[in-house]
Amino acid sequence: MTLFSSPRNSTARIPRHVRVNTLAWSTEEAVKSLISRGFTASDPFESPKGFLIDEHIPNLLSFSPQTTFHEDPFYKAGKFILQDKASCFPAVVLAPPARDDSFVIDATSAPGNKTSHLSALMGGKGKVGYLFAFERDKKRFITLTAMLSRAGCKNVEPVNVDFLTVDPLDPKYSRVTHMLVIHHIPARKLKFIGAFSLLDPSCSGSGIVNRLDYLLETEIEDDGDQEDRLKRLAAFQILMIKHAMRFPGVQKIVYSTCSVHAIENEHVVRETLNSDEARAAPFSLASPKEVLPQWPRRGLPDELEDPSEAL
Ligand SMILES: C[S@@+](CC[C@H](N)C(=O)[O-])C[C@H]1O[C@@H](n2cnc3c(N)ncnc32)[C@H](O)[C@@H]1O
Repeated sequence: MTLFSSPRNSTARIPRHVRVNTLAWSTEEAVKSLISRGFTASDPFESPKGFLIDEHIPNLLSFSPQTTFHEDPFYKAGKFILQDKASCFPAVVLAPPARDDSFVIDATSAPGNKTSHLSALMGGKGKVGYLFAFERDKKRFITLTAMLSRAGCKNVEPVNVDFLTVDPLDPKYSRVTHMLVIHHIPARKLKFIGAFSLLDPSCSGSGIVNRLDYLLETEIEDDGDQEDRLKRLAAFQILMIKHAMRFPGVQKIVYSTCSVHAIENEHVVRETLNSDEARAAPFSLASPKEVLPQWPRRGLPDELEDPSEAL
């Protein structure tokens, strides 16, 4: 029996994904508990009680789409995080080291699924790094702090601030080496010679197939012309990435979106890589060999400056 495989017909139907919060327990413990509750290690599309361990994302389980977890005791206790597979890629790609000297910025954090994922990747083995979680919206900041507390994230400092107003030369952030700039689905790693940071800014949300872990932002729900709206969002995303590139210690930036529009994805990456900020650092696009080599797709070849980057 193998637990590590994709459910059959996974392109046609989307399973319910649940990430095991390794700050609370191990995947092995979670699997044992699920089996003791009548779940079986089998294809969730064949059996409503079946579940599998995902083959690409460590500690991610897939269940039948009918399985609900909102009343589940493991979810309520923060042991399970309801998080789509697509939304798990950015933290795995950023992969900050689980060391005391690891400093990370999650530039756009609420509701905090990726923040708690990063926290688990950094601290799950008893080692801790330090993670600054920025969120500019007051209400969403409250959700973020509640979520981080339920997940037991001890190495995170949530900050209610607009990332664009944070001074890259502030000594407090001088040790940051990794950044996440988020926007969800197609996770792209930009190699910024410096620190770790995650960038997940506001996007059109056009690629969201399962709203389980996503809170829609009112700011992107306007009725304006679609093309203008996408242009505005792309301009904002470019600002965010270029700002991330100005932090002197940053070595690696992950930018991801929940959009299917090239204008918010490939075009943003292309423009930021051609910027003065990218040249000054310097930053370049990480190759598929460095980022999820087992994942076959890299963007839309026709939308890339160099179509071979898609291979
Ligand atoms: C797509 S959501 C992030 C989802 C989050 N990373 C997660 O996985 O749970 C984008 C968030 O970024 C926040 N945001 C947008 N622009 C920001 C800025 N300039 N500084 C800080 N937060 C910002 C929004 O309020 C929103 O909560």
